[in-house]
Amino acid sequence: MPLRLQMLGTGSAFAKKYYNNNAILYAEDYTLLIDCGITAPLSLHQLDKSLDEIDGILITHIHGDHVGGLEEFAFRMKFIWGRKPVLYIADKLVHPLWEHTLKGGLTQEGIASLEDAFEVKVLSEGTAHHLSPCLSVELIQTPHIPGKDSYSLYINGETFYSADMIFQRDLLTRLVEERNCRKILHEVQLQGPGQVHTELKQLLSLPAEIRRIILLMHYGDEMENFIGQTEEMEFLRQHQIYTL
Ligand SMILES: O=c1ccn([C@@H]2O[C@@H]3COP(=O)(O)O[C@H]3[C@H]2O)c(=O)[nH]1
Ligand SMILES: [Zn+2]
Ligand SMILES: [Zn+2]
Repeated sequence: MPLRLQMLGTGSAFAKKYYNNNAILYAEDYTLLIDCGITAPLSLHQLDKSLDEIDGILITHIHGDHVGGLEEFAFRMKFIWGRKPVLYIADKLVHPLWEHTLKGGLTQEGIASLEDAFEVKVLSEGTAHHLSPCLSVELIQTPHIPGKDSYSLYINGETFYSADMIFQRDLLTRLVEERNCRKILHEVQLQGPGQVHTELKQLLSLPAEIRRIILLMHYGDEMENFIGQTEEMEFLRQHQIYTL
């Protein structure tokens, strides 16, 4: 059965209309939350999804629009469901996620580390990890903020899910030409210089055969003004279910 994708939000960090760019990935035997930003708990509530329906959470990097909902997620799982959420995380993000983001809010009797709050599954970069028989994820480190580790995802050996990232033409070309990539879910910055993101005009400079498999996400509130200006690339929409 093909994977399905439902975005909890599709907005950039400062967007107010589209919520944080977080996704639910449905495999036949596994439901994965990709990133859990500030608006993720509200969006799950609006979908009438119980946190217990999420089998695991994977985070791409440490910015509020990608991890800002983890404290609420962990507390609700502990006090309502009596268990820890499964958290997939790159080895290099374990320390900063706890020390720089979650420690202040989650620390109390019985919670003194990331492992006390989550069932932590550390992922190494560059190899496909099977989260279940029907779902594999490879972390690909991609540049975003200097000095800050950030990971894009290669899912089931055919779908690329970009983290927030600076444009990587060679990576996208290699994935399509050498690694059988069939779908690219890509962040986009519609206006202004893309110092830490990928500009629309950079994605437009890709050949049509790559543009054809790109869906756009992590966009600003001005998105409606860009409809019809993205060639073959369509904007992902919040809560719509896509078959990948
Ligand atoms: O050097 C920097 C660092 C950050 N920022 C902004 O802060 C936001 C943080 O979340 P984000 O990664 O989704 O988007 C980022 C940008 O909008 C920036 O413009 N330049
Ligand atoms: Zn972001
Ligand atoms: Zn970011």
